[in-house]
Amino acid sequence: MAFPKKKLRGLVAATITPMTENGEINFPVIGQYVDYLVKEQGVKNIFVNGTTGEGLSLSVSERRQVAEEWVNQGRNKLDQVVIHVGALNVKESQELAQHAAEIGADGIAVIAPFFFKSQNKDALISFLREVAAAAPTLPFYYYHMPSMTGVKIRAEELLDGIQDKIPTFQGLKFTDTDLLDFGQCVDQNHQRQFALLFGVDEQLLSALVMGATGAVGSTYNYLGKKTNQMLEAFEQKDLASALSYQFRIQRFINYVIKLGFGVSQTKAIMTLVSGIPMGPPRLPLQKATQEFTAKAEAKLKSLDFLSSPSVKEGKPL
Ligand SMILES: CC(=O)N[C@H](C=O)[C@@H](O)[C@H](O)[C@H](O)CO
Ligand SMILES: CC(=O)C(=O)O
Repeated sequence: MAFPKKKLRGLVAATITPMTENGEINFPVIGQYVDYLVKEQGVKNIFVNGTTGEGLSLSVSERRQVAEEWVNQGRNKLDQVVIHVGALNVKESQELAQHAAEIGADGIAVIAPFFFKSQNKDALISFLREVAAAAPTLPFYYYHMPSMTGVKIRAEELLDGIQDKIPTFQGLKFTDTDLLDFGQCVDQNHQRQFALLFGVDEQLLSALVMGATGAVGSTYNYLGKKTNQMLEAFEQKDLASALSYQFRIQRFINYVIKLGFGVSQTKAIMTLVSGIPMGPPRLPLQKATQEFTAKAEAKLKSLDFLSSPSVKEGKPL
């Protein structure tokens, strides 16, 4: 297959894995979730089984089923479905990579192993290469998230010469606030068709200025439309409007971060905004409190971010 395939650009929602109150995966709502993203949020790319999707809290068998359901439900509706296949051991990761190729996903992403950690670039590249080789037809993305993995190898350094080792390498999901590192990923790879996707939603505008080609994040599940307006303003070179969108988004994220914000809270917010039940998180995470949800709802309302029909109808949450 010729690389690059169609370039991944724009917003990519890091999907939540919906669960029932008993903690099992709620497969039947995934079709509805796809429609919600496309129709209500204008988001047509997804990143499955990542941080937000609790990919590392699911069994391999569950990860396969979740990936398959998103690919099936997204067919002819979504542009690209990228599956996160990172794991602590290369064999599971390879199994998931191969499976992603078999079901017709559009790409795979891999996070750095975070128990035994690669001490240098070569060791990390070797791991990534073994996984990428299990899906030689799929674009490969490195998922850079030093805050969670503790692997501090700079992305700029990792990208240097990476296509010689991993011919399917297509880009990066960069979840870090180091704009020097991100900027240098852009600056040193102009002639390559990499997708350089930023992963800190509250700082996306700065990354756009730096040359990000897209963004992967949890908030695009429910603030996709607002963020798309920011992207549009940026494209039109209307920086004042873009900044005003970014500030509104920041006011919300800043508020929930102060309350305590993670996957459980993202699930609660998405349930509230979309009306689709996302359920509780997997252990060891705690459920979001009712107090959190009420406060987040009030904040969303005050920022005019809430127009979900399910909320208007007053459905129980
Ligand atoms: C740590 C984390 O989960 N980061 C997400 C993506 O990588 C982001 O989408 C954040 O959830 C978002 O930027 C809010 O802080
Ligand atoms: C936020 C993100 O990109 C993830 O959930 O993996």
